Amino acid sequence: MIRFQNIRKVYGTGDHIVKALDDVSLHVPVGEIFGVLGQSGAGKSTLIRCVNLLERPTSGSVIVNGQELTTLDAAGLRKARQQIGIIFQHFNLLRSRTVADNIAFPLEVIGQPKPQRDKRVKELLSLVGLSDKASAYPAQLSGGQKQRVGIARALACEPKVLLSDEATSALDPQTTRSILDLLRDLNRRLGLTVMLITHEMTVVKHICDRVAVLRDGRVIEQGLVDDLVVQPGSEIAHEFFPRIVPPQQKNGGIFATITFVGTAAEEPILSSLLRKFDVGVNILGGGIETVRDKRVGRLLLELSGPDAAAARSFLQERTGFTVES
Ligand SMILES: Nc1ncnc2c1ncn2[C@@H]1O[C@H](COP(=O)(O)OP(=O)(O)OP(=O)(O)O)[C@@H](O)[C@H]1O
Repeated sequence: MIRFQNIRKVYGTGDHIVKALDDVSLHVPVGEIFGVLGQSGAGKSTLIRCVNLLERPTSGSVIVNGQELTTLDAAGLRKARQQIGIIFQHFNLLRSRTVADNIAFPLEVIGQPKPQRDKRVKELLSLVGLSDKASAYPAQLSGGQKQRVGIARALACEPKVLLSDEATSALDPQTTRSILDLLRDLNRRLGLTVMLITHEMTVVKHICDRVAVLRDGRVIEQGLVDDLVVQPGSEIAHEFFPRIVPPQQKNGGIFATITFVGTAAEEPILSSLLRKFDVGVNILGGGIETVRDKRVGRLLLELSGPDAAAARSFLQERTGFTVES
């Protein structure tokens, strides 16, 4: 649905240039929620603004829904942008307009007649759970309600893609969760492709199917969250689970960091290990997280005794377990 090919964005000239994006290539498949995770200054805002060409890349191509955007003329780009909704960290609502009139705004811009507009606004208010707030003004709403208005407005022209520019960063954890749930719900019900930028791991953990990690304008890792979380050495896995450093002294044992996912997390794996092998198991650290609807865990074990190596091989062979030495 969205394809970035070798995108570069350079700000400034001469000695004063900043490479905000450096050879970024990524693909957001139809119907997925794709997160771009990065610290402040990594290039996230620049990247998301390149999707609808609010920011024009210095080089590279931006393809949305099969259309190369960088070669379109102004009219073509205006039309293409109707397929791309966007929501913002600070909501960007018009203070002097009611909730209903904020949502109607993009429909007015494209010249939709009032009766259709009113009907569509009603549908959108219901979609985001704000039917009782049609006549309220933004100042009378909570942050979460404001973002719901932002979402309804972004969806007014029935876009295929929704971009989210740190949409939950100004919200408390509980409201963040409800907005993320709404985005996931809209993604499923409408088949909406969502691309979001965030500096918060919780956002990735809660709703993203796929993630790209951006650092200093470069994508240093990308893939399905489910795959990355069990991949040895992955940045995402390290973000989910604090690094567990094995102690210097091995006490004659061998170390194994095991990551388990989904149903494997419910298996009583350590008791199976102790039953099957002549092995001592010392848990040196670890944690369990919920990633979307799945449980994922990571443990650093020290295995000792005559069957230590066989016990580690046993773990390695189990589906749902990844073992690092
Ligand atoms: N209009 C601009 N002119 C010059 N430099 C810019 C401009 N916009 C962004 N930059 C620079 O580009 C780099 C990436 O900025 P960008 O805002 O995309 O990062 P970010 O990851 O979104 O950061 P934040 O989370 O703090 O918004 C930074 O070094 C920034 O200073």
